[in-house]
Amino acid sequence: MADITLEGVGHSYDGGRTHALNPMTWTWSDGRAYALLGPSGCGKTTLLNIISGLITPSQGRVLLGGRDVTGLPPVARNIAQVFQFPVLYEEMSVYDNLAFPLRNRKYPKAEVDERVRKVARLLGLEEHLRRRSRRLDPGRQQIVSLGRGLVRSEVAAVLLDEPLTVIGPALKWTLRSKLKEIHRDTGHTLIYVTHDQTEALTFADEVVVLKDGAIVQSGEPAELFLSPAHEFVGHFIGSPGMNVLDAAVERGIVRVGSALVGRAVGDDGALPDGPVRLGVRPEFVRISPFPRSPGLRAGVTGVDRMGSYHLVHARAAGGDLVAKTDPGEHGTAEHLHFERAYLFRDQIRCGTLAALEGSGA
Ligand SMILES: Nc1ncnc2c1ncn2[C@@H]1O[C@H](COP(=O)(O)OP(=O)(O)OP(=O)(O)O)[C@@H](O)[C@H]1O
Repeated sequence: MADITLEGVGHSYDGGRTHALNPMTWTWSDGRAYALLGPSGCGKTTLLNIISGLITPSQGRVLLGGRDVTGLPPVARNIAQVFQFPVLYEEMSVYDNLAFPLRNRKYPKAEVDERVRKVARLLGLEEHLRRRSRRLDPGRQQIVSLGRGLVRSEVAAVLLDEPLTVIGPALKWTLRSKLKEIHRDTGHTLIYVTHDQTEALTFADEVVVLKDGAIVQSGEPAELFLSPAHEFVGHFIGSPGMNVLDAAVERGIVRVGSALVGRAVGDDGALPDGPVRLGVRPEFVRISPFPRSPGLRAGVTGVDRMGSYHLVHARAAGGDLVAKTDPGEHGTAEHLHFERAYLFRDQIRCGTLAALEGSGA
């Protein structure tokens, strides 16, 4: 097992006119469980296939434990890959499908049996081991594919490309926690591609967010939620996503229209005057009967009752916002208080919003 390093790796499918993946330098640390999260077409599969060797990048080098493997085919990389749809020998039994990657690498018979049974137990396949794979439903066939990806102990990494797409929602939860269990047991580096934030946040030690062929942020799930470094991360992670208002910094004060909403605290020293975007997650908007800085005057326009929480819709001078509140919190209040808000320029976070001095907040 080893770190996987991408050195200036980029890829174009059209001879350099456009880039599916912008040149990037990035290390996947040995033994970590990563989710690679991003919308359709952002380059997730391209990146995964470059790591496994199915695609040779148009530029840059792929290193496995410091060894340059850029020109090597998948079979020489010792990386297992699980695809969106089942890839199985349909005429073989489930047992033989699971055993195949091990027998291929001349594992001793007893170890083959031990590993096949262990993976089968973890994935709930024990009672199907003798069945022909083509007799299984597509969901179960995909679980066998997953098992084939996870059965080897010595792989450098297991790459999973939206592996639970064909699986029903209830079983998805179970399988995700099984994957975590298997990860704890084997210590493999896992890279799990998904466009589903819940899947990414519940599975991974570290979530890597990809947009338009570039990594915009990576971190632990809580970090992406509490401290989005890019406007896109604010939108894409969280439900509903981050509220965004057009704002401006003037001599250290943040304005939305004519309202003074708070004080700008730059991430790297004082923020120069000019337009910014103010981002605040619904979870950090409080509805208040009186002004409280940082915050904004607003009127409640509607409430969605979601059971354990309410989504309160409010209209402020700079636009509409949503607050996620405890049931009963909204009342007829006319002010929004922002417990945690961020400032963005050119989509990159440049600061946070603090209370106005002398506001008493
Ligand atoms: N074989 C190919 N030939 C030409 N363009 C391709 C090819 N494969 C992918 N692309 C393009 O490269 C970009 C990235 O695609 P990729 O499949 O890597 O994204 P993705 O994030 O995995 O998307 P999805 O979630 O829809 O699978 C897209 O614009 C896609 O249309």
